[in-house]
Amino acid sequence: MKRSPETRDKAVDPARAAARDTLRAVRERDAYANLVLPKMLRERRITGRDAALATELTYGTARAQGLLDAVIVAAANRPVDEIDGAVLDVLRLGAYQLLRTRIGAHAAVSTSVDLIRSEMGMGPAGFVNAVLRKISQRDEDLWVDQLAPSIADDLVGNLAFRYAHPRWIADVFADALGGSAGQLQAALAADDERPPVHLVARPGMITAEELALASGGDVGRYSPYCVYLPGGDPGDLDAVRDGWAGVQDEGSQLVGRAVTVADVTDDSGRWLDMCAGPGGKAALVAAIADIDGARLDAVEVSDHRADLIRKVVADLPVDVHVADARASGLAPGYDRILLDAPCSGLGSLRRRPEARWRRTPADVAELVVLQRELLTEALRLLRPGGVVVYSTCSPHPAETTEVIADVLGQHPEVEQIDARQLVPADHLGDGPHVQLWPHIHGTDAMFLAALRR
Ligand SMILES: C[S@@+](CC[C@H](N)C(=O)[O-])C[C@H]1O[C@@H](n2cnc3c(N)ncnc32)[C@H](O)[C@@H]1O
Repeated sequence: MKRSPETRDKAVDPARAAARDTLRAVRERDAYANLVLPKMLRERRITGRDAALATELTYGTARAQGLLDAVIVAAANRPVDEIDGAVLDVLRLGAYQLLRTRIGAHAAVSTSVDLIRSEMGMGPAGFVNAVLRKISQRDEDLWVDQLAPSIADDLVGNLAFRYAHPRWIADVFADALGGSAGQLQAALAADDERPPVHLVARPGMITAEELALASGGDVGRYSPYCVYLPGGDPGDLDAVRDGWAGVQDEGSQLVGRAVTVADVTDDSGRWLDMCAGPGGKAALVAAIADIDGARLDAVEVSDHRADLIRKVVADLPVDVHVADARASGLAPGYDRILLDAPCSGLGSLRRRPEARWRRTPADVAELVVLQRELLTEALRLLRPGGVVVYSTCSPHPAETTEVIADVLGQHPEVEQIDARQLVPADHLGDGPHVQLWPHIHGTDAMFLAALRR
């Protein structure tokens, strides 16, 4: 029997309790860990080292779920769907600590047992104790050697297991990387790590050097606006609170910048961001538009996300339109269009801990249709000589190169230009598109292609 929160043992560790409750929200109501946890930490006044521990345990457990479940199934000798959900959350949390942290086995097991005993009593606590003790008898490598497909028979399956990715996503990465096993291993390993926080210094408001000084960070490798934050809560920085800076992956910054630096003769200053919510790229593009004397139309289909854009572009030359970008009613003739298309997000899995276990190949099939329709409309809205930058935070060829090839095939008047000229980074491959990678560039796996009419 589950006890109510009021009757729970007050002695349970608050950091682990927050991690458990977040994992439960993710499992039961499809919540997003990175939205639930920060709010919970604030409400429960969990700060400092406890907050850091709760964050590490929650995101790490969510990211590694498939690997942890395979180990739990082997140790418990029963399938996951025969384990009570609340017990499973605590087993995952305990297994993560045992396999992937330096927390001692005794602490990992006893705090997990406390968590479950306070809610569900002695019986389930005994089960958790037995399973976690069994897991603690081997380290991660030994479990992987025992449970993963063999390297000789199924290299991709082995790497997918080892770096906690669903098999189909490892196949997509392998495909996008052109079949190199070394590259695949590096990509999956980088995607399995806690990602660094990147800040964007919005041009005309603060420079990257000033932001680096104010935040104790380092200026980015590629984006002239990027700062790598070494730690701490970005929301504590004055520059972020004042809207001069924001949290934004360096790859996203490079995409936003690319649309502003493409060669467009006689730019009349009509710029469009077709899928703008929540406004990260719109804020960067609009800050540059402000300097260049241009104006940005930002289209977004969701009311809530349009509100988020309005907040982040206040005081910048932007008109926000709530509309389906395939039929927005805006007049053609844009000089520059950013189409940051809705996508599977397979390129930013490291920043969305549970996402890899939720996505399915069917999501991709649906999105591809929308992406083609949006790109077709982008070309209709573009003036001759203007440039569309098409981007996704996904390296999935179906969402990237295949969308471009398909739409180009239907528009002989459109040429693909070399996007490498628009991105100040190295290791950009053969072009004409750009595919960034966490293991090569330290960015999310953003894709961009540039088309001119
Ligand atoms: C990848 S996100 C854009 C991220 C954004 N550019 C940023 O940097 O913050 C895609 C956005 O497109 C929106 N969207 C989806 N379908 C749309 C449509 N048909 N028309 C306009 N926006 C759409 C989604 O709601 C989502 O906010």
